[in-house]
Amino acid sequence: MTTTSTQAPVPAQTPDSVPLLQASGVIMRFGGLTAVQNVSLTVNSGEIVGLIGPNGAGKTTFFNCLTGLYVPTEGTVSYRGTVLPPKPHLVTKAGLARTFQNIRLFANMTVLENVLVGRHTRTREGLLSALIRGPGYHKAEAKSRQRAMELLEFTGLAEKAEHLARNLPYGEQRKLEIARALASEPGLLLLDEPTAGMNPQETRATEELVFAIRDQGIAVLVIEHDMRFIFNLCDRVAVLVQGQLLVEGTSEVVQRDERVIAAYLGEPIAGEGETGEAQPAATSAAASEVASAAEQPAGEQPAPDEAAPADDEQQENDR
Ligand SMILES: Nc1ncnc2c1ncn2[C@@H]1O[C@H](COP(=O)(O)OP(=O)(O)OP(=O)(O)O)[C@@H](O)[C@H]1O
Repeated sequence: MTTTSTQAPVPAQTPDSVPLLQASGVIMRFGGLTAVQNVSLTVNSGEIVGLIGPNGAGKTTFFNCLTGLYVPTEGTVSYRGTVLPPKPHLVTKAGLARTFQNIRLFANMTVLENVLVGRHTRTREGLLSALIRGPGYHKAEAKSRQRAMELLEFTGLAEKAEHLARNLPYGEQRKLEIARALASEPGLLLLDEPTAGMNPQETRATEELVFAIRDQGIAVLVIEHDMRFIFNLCDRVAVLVQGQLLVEGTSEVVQRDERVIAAYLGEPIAGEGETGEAQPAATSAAASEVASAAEQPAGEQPAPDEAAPADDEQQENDR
């Protein structure tokens, strides 16, 4: 795998960094439930931004609004200054790629074929060309295969190119999802719980992979429950609670924010508008992760030593 070693994040905004993704006043209602409440978020080029929050906070729903799976009830989502159409394939074409909380591979296709599927938004060959299979088609196919193999090298899966996706271990299936997303040549990659169910070594490898992706010039927005992963990785972290953006700042600031710790611990959030009502608690694992991460001196995050919460604690919400 072509990766950099795990390192301190680069500054969030370098002089030549520009806004890539701009979500403005996004609201998503499902009947009487407001899952996302007026959330605005910007991701700049060169950044790795984390999106965290308790179960049911609205993180995946927000991702779905960003990637065209849901049409937000209100608000706009722009990429490089252009409002994105709420159609997933057009969003991908514009430069956003994503992975899903619940792995979505073509199980009976090979690893290479899965990555080739991810390239379809970047190939011009149409149905007629595919039927005729002339020189243009063969040239385009050869180029796609070469790029797909490069991505498999990059993610450490090249030796398994001809394996069926369903035969890969779980951690490698997640990597393959990332390789397939990268095949659309995105400027921004959205990862929904990329380390869920991974062991500590796989989590560390994923961390290095994300740094390497950023080093390739691709910005990353990542949802994750593993707080050590998030705080070690991200230049900036946004915290959603009950669909609202509670706090946004650098990892150092967010992990010490009492409101964040309170939200994860299920204690009342102090400050304006306080009602004294308890906030929804995250899993106790997430709570202790925040607390223990907050106790670490800046720049001395421990290696991850716990897997993310079990999948059965997560909701099937990539609908
Ligand atoms: N398609 C849908 N229809 C109705 N309600 C939905 C739908 N998708 C999500 N919700 C609800 O919206 C709220 C936010 O869910 P969401 O999955 O976005 O949270 P999350 O922060 O991603 O949670 P988790 O960390 O458990 O994945 C929940 O109450 C959920 O039940």
